[in-house]
Amino acid sequence: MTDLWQNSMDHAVAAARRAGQVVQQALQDDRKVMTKSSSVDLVTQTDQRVEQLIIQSVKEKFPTHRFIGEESVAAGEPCVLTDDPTWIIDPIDGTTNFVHAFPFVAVSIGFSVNKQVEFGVVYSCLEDKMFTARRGRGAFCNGEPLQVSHQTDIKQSIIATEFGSSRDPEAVDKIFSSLRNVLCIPIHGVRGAGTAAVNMCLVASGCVEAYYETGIHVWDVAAGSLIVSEAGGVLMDTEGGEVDLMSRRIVAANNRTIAERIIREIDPFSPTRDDAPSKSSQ
Ligand SMILES: O=P(O)(O)O[C@H]1[C@H](O)[C@@H](O)[C@H](O)[C@H](O)[C@@H]1O
Ligand SMILES: [Mg+2]
Ligand SMILES: [Mg+2]
Repeated sequence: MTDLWQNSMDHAVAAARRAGQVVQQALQDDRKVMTKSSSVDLVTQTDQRVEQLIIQSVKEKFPTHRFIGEESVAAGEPCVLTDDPTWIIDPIDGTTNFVHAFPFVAVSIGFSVNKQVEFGVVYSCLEDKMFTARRGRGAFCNGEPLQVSHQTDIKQSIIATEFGSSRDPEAVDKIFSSLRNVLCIPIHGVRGAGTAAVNMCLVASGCVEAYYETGIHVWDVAAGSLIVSEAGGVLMDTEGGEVDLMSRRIVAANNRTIAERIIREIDPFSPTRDDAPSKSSQ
């Protein structure tokens, strides 16, 4: 059977690697920090430059494909997922880490057709780990197959999460009450790499049993979601049921038992959807 999207995936891997080199180089220089929706929602010229590098290279090779890119959306481009082949790009996942040289920074590229993610590429560039997944064909790190943890006992688990970039006191209260509930199950520990994409790759690698967060965007999780499911994991909404990548809520776990146990402890809330018609950048 011919593999329709293999050329695109090969291009994504090469583009992510080149982008990672630019990010690594930029860490040697002064990083001018700008802000987007709030004083803690950071962006740098490297985020913008890397996104343009990826988009331009794809346009040259696949002129009919569409894009949802974090920095393009911040600049006013629409965030709409159609049935067309669409590249969903987070040029630097972990910009706050990048600004502080905290060593977990990823380039994340998801590719969707008919609103289904066909492949995902996450390049954790400071670790030089290239995570890839192709729908139905497994997940890999630097070519080695990935498998989620087999743990079914939440009390023997490590859970990853993040505080996100909202400082709205009501949202922060929900985040803390969920975290308190999860921690006091009790679980072995809570971790967070500072990037949704890397957290999801940690689930896929079997290092943590689950990752959950509210407030993420489609570009944070499109690639990672396929990497988790192809490594044998599950994706759910924070209130249970199917995940919706535009809803800004996700639970990615090694199995349903762990996912559902965490969901019982999450105090849910609903930030403005990524595809809301009149949404300004959040
Ligand atoms: O803005 P970037 O692309 O660095 O991504 C986000 C992270 O991926 C979140 O998990 C995280 O919680 C933050 O919200 C962060 O903004
Ligand atoms: Mg991100
Ligand atoms: Mg980003």
